[in-house]
Amino acid sequence: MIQSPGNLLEIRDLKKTFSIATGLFSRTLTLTALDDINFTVRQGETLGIVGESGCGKSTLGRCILQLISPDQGQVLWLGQDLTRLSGEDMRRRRADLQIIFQDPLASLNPRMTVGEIIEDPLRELRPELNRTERRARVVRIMEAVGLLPEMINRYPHEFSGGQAQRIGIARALVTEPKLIVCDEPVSALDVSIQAQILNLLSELKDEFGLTLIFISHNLSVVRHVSDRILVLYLGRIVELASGDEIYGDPKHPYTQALLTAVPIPDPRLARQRNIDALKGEIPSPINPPSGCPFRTRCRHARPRCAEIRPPLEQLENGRLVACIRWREIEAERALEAAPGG
Ligand SMILES: Nc1ncnc2c1ncn2[C@@H]1O[C@H](COP(=O)(O)OP(=O)(O)OP(=O)(O)O)[C@@H](O)[C@H]1O
Repeated sequence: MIQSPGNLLEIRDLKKTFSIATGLFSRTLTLTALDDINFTVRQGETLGIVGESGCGKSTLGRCILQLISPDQGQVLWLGQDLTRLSGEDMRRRRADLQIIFQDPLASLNPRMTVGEIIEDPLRELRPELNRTERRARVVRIMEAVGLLPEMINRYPHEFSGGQAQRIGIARALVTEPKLIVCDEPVSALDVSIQAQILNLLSELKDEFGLTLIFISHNLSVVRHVSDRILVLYLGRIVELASGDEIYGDPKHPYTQALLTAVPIPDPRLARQRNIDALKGEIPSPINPPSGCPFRTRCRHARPRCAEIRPPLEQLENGRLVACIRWREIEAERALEAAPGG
C-alpha cells in the first residue's frame, strides 16, 4: 500500500450509515453520518475536527479507531488498512490508537480503583509486562498527568471532573500509544479547568511524541491546540487547512459562519460577522440536500449549488475546500468589506 511519508494515518473514501427503525409501518431509514471522507493525519500533528452537533465528528473518531465499522473506505495506519484487520490483530494494534472521552466520570468504571482503571488496558494490550512492571508504569503515568501516586487506591467518585479527566488521559496513555483521539475532552468541564487539561494534553503530546485528533464543537478550544483543522458539515468535509488559514482566511461559507461564534476583540470585523452568522436548522442526515449539503443555509448559494456535489478541491498550498463558488465568494466578501460596501 502506497502512503506518503510523514503520514501516520490516511482516510480514504470513508462512508458510514446507520439504519434507523421508525414506528411508521416498521420502515427502516438510512442516515448517512459520514460520506466521501478523505484526509491524512501527519506524524506529530494535532488535527482538530470541528462542526455542529450531529455533523459526524464522534462517528469519524470511532471509525478511525475501529470501535465501529465504516460501510466502506480505508483507514490506513502506516499503510496498513485497519478495516481489514481481524479482531485479534486489531486488538494488538489498539495499544497504538487510544481515545479520551467527553464525560470523564461516566467513562470510568465506578467499582475499580484509579490504579486498576489505568492498569486495565495493560493487562490485555501489554501482556509481556508482569504485575510489578505494570504498577510501576501506572505510577509513572499518574505522575505525568498530575495525579499523586497516593491516589492509586481511590475510586472515581472521589475525584472532581478535571481530576477524573486526568485519570481518563492516564488510561489512554499507559499503553504508550502513537495516536490519541480526544473526543470533546474538555466540554464537560468547568471553564476554569478546561485550560489546565488543554495545557496538560499539549505537554503530554511533546513529552510522549503523540499525534492527536482533537474533536470539538467549540472553535475557540480547537484553535488553541490544533496545527490543522478539518471542518465537517452533515457528514462531509467542507474545509481542511492550517489553524491560521481557517481563522484568518476561511474559504468555505460554513467555516466563515462557524467563526462568527468565536469571540474576537476586533470591532472592524463585527459587521462582516453579522452578515456571515449561521442561520436556520441543520438538515436531516436522513434526507440531506442535493448538491452542496450547506446550500440550504448558505447566503451565497445559487441554483447550481443544488445540482453539483462540490468536489473537495485542493488549493496550491495543500488546503482543501468543497465549494464550487469559493473564488466568487471571496470577491463578493472583498466588496462587502470595502468602505461603503
Ligand atoms: N449508533 C447510532 N445509531 C443511529 N444514528 C447514529 C448513531 N451514532 C450517531 N448517529 C447519528 O449520526 C450522526 C452523526 O453523529 P455524531 O455523534 O458522530 O455527531 P457529532 O458531530 O459527534 O455530534 P455531537 O457533537 O452532538 O456529539 C447524527 O445524525 C447522529 O444522530
